[in-house]
Amino acid sequence: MAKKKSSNNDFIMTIEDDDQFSDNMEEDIEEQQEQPSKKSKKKQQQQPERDFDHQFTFAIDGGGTIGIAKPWDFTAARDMLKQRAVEHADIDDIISNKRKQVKKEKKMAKALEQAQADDDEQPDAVLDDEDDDVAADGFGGGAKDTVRKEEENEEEEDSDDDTESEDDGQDDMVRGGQESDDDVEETEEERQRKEAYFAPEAENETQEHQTFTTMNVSRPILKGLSNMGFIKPTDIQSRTIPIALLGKDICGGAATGSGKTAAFVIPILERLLYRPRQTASTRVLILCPTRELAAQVHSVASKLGTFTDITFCLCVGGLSVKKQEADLKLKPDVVVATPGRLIDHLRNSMGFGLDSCEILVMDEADRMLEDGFADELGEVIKACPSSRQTMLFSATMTDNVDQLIRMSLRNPVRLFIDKTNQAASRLVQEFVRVRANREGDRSSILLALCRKVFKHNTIIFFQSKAAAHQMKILFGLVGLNAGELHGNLTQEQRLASLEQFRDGQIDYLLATDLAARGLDIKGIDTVINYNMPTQFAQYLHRVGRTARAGRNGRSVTLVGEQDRKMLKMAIKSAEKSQVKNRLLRPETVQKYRAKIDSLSTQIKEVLQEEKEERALRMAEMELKKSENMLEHSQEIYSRPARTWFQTETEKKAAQQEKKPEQFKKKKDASNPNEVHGRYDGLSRKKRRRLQAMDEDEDMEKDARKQVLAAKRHKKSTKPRKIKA
Ligand SMILES: Nc1ncnc2c1ncn2[C@@H]1O[C@H](COP(=O)(O)OP(=O)(O)OP(=O)(O)O)[C@@H](O)[C@H]1O
Repeated sequence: MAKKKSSNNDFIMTIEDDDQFSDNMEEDIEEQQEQPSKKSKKKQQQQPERDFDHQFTFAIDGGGTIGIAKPWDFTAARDMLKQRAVEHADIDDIISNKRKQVKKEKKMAKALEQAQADDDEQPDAVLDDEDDDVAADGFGGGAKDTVRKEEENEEEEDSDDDTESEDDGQDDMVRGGQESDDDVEETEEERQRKEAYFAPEAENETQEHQTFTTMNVSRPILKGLSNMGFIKPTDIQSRTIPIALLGKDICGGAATGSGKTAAFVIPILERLLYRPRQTASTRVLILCPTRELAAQVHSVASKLGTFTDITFCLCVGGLSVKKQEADLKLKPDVVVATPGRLIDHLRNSMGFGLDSCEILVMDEADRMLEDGFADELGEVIKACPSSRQTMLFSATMTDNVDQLIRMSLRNPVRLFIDKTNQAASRLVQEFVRVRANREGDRSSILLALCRKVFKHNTIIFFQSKAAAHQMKILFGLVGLNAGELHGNLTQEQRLASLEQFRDGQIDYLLATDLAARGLDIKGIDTVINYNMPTQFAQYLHRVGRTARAGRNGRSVTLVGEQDRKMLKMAIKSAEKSQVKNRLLRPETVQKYRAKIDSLSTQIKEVLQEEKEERALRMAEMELKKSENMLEHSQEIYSRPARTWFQTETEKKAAQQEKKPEQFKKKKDASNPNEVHGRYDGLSRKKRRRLQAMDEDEDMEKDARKQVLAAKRHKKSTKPRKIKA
């Protein structure tokens, strides 16, 4: 067995800078990373010593021991979930029914063939769950000659199986049209500006701390740390905590999974232990770019603060505003929020403000400084006192003075651990070449990788919500256990997917960049990039979902011709021995393409059924809403109207304004009288909501008219009083 493994290793090769993807490379698929079967995995989970992490070793990049307690959960978020109005058939039900149907058809076809006694004919492999033939068809076998022959006969690309429409570009976090990060030489002028802006280098230096005890951390927090299994501080923690305790502004950068969350949470808790307790007030605000990340940070902070009297509140979109309003009224010490919902509360929740905010933290700060968040951030900063302490953190932290000035930092201390813009040291980065004329093979490559090599604990990133969803259907139809995570799901579905993935109930999480930053899911072995992201920082965050806290991990990226620049950056920033080229045999890819082609009708049918189901659900929801409006109209209309910082249209207009001239949407010059409709420029979701509200209002008016008409009618039929 061991021998076999070592021979397979030969097929994974280190990419040299000058030999990337040479054209005559043989193609095969590597099996060395055989993952444990589900059965043995389950068995392992049942063993009492599961709490011990046998993989653990101290890493140079600051990994420590892994906590015994579950590091985080969605308890707070789940408590705030809104009631779902109407139950509906799940996409999993639709896929499962379709799968049963396909299996039945396949069985019938087989029976028919047998009846015809056509022994030589191979049955069409529509669904092949066991997939034994994949193993037999030469994964890992020497395929040099065959490949060469095949390459000579290579047919013209047929991209008809390319079901992945990557062009909707609607993702919350997917941004187009931006320049990819590049090595930009720092000018002397910029260097001098930085010198003047940041605190002197001498202030960055702190004594080396081997334990938390030497850092003046109080007992209740030490207890919280030990409860989480944190014994030794990671590098970013031992550098940050002493400086943050002094109240200085910090601009911190360290690799993904190196413990930045605790690096800012510990000094916050420590400082809060000494707060005056006469009157409650919100003293700390932690901002995160996504709801799930905020929920995670909230959970980690609450767990670290278990043995203190510090109170926490989670304020993110998608969860009940009312519950959050009630929590904010109690003036929690720490608020963890996403910017949009926080501003909503600042504007509309009576009595909530940030006047007493003493510490502002921005997790994934470089993301928050980008367009889309910048205006909201300005609004939040305006609401905080200027005397506050500000701390910014990210694995791809910028030290660009122009960007940081917007945060009104005061002489921040720059704490960058090792080289920034580098992946975790224990990450093996693999790349699979997708030739220019074979872009349509991406799905087949992915399916081959997942069926044969990466069988569990794998997160797969897609460029669009539609692509992630279509892959979910395809995975379901071939019997792969997958969940999705993107902005088209309800908050409840988003939380459920993450929990199922965390608990090993699903093997694959099909996600957009919504899950790229900050999420810390223990045990992710592999990250697959279906597409190379357009920004290098984004690549680092995605692959950073694995190889965390001193663990090993692997990323596999499908690289097209257009991604050469990004590939070069990845290779340049990594240790040579950590970069590999993964090869797949063309016949394997072809086999999976045939499989996908054979399922194209079923995929369309599932999508159609889902569409019909959604339409039905919408109709039911609207009916329910109208009933509610009629029943509770007085109460609804008596509520004070909520105000918004920016409507979706204003937000878009602001973004448009900031775009370079060539990317701006042009007005139709031939039509000077162009008039904007009420729903113009709104997202589909907003438009539907607005339309529904308008319809509700119309119905309400109609109902009122009817009541008035009935009253008038009653009055007119009353016998008139007889005058005396
Ligand atoms: N001192 C420590 N000892 C052991 N484990 C730790 C320690 N500090 C943090 N960890 C663990 O390391 C993992 C990564 O931590 P965290 O999520 O804070 O990383 P991060 O640097 O914020 O990553 P990202 O850049 O992806 O957001 C978590 O599972 C956390 O529990």
